[in-house]
Amino acid sequence: MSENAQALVVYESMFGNTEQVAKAIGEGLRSKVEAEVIRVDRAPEVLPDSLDLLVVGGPTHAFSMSRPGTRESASAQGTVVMPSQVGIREWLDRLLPDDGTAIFATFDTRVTKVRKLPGSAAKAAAKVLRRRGVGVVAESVSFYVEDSAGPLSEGELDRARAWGASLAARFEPRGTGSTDPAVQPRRAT
Ligand SMILES: Cc1cc2nc3c(=O)[nH]c(=O)nc-3n(C[C@H](O)[C@H](O)[C@H](O)COP(=O)(O)O)c2cc1C
Repeated sequence: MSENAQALVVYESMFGNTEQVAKAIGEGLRSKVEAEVIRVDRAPEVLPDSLDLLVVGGPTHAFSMSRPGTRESASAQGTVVMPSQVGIREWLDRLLPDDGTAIFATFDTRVTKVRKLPGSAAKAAAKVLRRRGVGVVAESVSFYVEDSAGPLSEGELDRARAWGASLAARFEPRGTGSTDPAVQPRRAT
């Protein structure tokens, strides 16, 4: 078995900005844990037994997670990087209530001009996870784009890498450090 904690980043992205953020989070995570980054339409519906951290993210559409209609609307606006059938909302709906994953974190992308408005896909995803009574839902973070199709605002990829690294820092290599179950890889034997 691997010595390191295992993380999975599942993302949705229409115009490619959230995809870039997800990959940067993955880079940050890999400073301390093993991390895979998977697009939501290719993500497993049953999470691997060995998973310690699940990070889920997508674009904010209509103040929340996207829906089929908002993804179709995005597809009508320009070139998109994934099909519109499945988003993180639908994927989270199918997750088992307690799959044993220790920690969850959510992120989204939003337009910087309206950052004072409350709607956030990350917060909506965290709410779903909390309601399902899964493990610890750690954080929800927004990353910003200049306009609907992008680009990402300056410094956001660095911030995403740093956030990934900060999530990874909660995990000690197996068999060392903290005995707090919230920061230990779940399956240490
Ligand atoms: C149908 C639709 C609705 C949107 N609603 C919001 C919104 O409520 N708040 C916001 O900040 N951005 C909104 N946006 C902008 C998206 O957040 C932006 O397109 C997204 O962050 C870009 O990420 P992506 O390239 O990964 O798709 C919306 C975009 C679309 C297409």
